[in-house]
Amino acid sequence: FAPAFTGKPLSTGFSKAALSSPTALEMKYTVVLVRHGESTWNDENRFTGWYDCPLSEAGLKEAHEGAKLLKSEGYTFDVAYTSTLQRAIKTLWIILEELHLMYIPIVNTWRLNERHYGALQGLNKQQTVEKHGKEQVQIWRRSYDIPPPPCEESSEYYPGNDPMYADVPKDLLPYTESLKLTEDRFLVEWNEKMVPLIKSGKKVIIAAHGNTLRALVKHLDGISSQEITELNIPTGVPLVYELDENMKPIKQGDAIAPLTGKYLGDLEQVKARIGAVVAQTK
Ligand SMILES: O=C(O)[C@@H](CO)OP(=O)(O)O
Repeated sequence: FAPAFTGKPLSTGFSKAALSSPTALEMKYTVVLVRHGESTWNDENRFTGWYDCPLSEAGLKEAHEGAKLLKSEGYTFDVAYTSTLQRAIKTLWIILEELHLMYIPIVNTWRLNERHYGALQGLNKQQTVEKHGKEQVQIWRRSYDIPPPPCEESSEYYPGNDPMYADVPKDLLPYTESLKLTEDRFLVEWNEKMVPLIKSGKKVIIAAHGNTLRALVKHLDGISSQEITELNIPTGVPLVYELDENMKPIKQGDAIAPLTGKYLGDLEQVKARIGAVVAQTK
């Protein structure tokens, strides 16, 4: 594996003793987040959650574009993290292939899965607006701690009925999730596994989902429960965070507030993709 960290002296001319003091080094870790490209259910405008649909044709293209951006800017990784869902896994595979990194370890964990959308999974988002009203659907989609109605235990959408989750203790498997519940289960992986890995110097890429990445940036950037309701993550665009030794983000020049990480590529196109996520319910 590559050297332990990308820390560099603040300036030249430190004595050996000064260099060994923690304040003499500016530790900096790069972590890249990417939401999967458009999925077939994004395309059909259906609540997806833990449903395991593939990337759409447009989503495959987005993943390749994101991969090319990472390549052209010289990014490389030691370890990849993704969910158990093929839209995120495929996006990651496309990136790793483009970067000639198909040999690096990939960790697949349900803790990075999309937020479980409960009884809404499979429903068309716009038809749900027509039935329940825009305000109610906005609460289900973007409120911080109000989960959508739960799915039934007999439902095909209950993860306990899916062999993919046979090894996960049943009491951890959701019937529905708010963003807060998603954040809670994501942060277990982040704090216990990913942070030590990053601090050990491994360069990590995370290919995940709209709401798990909202949960992560909320945590990293200290975004309030109110402000996070307005934040949307575009599909297929790499989002680069530089973290200090305390895992606090260092604000990037091109960051779109309230994020401090920067999206790669054309910012107008990024904003258009964010707008497309918002426009799924009118
Ligand atoms: O349907 C979903 O699972 C998510 C992500 O596609 O949608 P939303 O942006 O409405 O939370």
